[in-house]
Amino acid sequence: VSKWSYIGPDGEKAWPKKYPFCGGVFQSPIDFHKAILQYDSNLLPVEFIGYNVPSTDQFTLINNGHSVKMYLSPAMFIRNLPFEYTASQLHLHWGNQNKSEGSEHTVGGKHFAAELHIVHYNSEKYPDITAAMDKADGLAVLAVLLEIGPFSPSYEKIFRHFQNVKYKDQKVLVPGFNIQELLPDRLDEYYRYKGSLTTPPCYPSVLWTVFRHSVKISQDQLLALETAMYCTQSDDPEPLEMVDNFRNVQEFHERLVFISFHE
Ligand SMILES: NS(=O)(=O)c1c(F)c(F)c(S(=O)(=O)CCO)c(N[C@H]2CCc3ccccc32)c1F
Ligand SMILES: [Zn+2]
Repeated sequence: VSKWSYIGPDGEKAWPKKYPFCGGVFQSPIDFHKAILQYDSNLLPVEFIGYNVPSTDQFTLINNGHSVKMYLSPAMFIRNLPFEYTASQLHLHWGNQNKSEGSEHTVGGKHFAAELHIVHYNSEKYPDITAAMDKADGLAVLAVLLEIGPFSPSYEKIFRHFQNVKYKDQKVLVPGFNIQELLPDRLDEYYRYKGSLTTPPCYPSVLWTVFRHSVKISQDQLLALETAMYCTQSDDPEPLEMVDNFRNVQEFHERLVFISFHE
């Protein structure tokens, strides 16, 4: 049973004991600051194929005790990265109702309110994500930084189901929609670096693409994300709120982050 958490004796400081890669190289997330950024004119806009999923399709949204994750369709993939990567799942990281600073990546030392991750695997080289997840060129994760602003009808297509996945292992079906609606404008402007899964087993197998521009969701939507879910099962006598499910930024020495935009 994957026994790790974001707080207490099984928190991130203890992860390397059971998951050695968590104490290894190329760990994520990181802070994006001027000294490590380098412009790269070869970075192309990310291309999305099959992201506009018809409402006749359904996605499974599940509370896995660490995050709320939504399985995606294998007909969804991205191009203009070193390989073609097929979508696997999306999930979120957030803070708590008193401190809405739950993004994993930070910019100039600043947290955003939350962060969306869309996990893909290298389907050119590997048959499925299980085969890909511990390979150096196995995964590609797209990250969207979320901050407070106007209500987002697109994010609401997921958030409206949170009351049905309050507890660990609960799941609900979400009608298909255009997942590209969850992404910011300017898909040509992003940070790119080689890193890792930000949860155990922390494999250094992720090509990260963090979009430069954030997406806005309302204060109420953020509060719903920060207060709806529990890490524990519905019958657990000691309920644990699912809050602050973000890893702290990792040391980033001798490495560069490539940017597709001029400052
Ligand atoms: N921030 S992140 O993008 O690094 C990241 C997560 F933060 C996260 F929570 C998960 S998970 O599957 O919900 C729980 C831990 O495996 C995954 N899941 C990945 C890791 C292992 C695996 C296997 C199959 C499908 C997805 C994943 C993940 F890639
Ligand atoms: Zn994540």
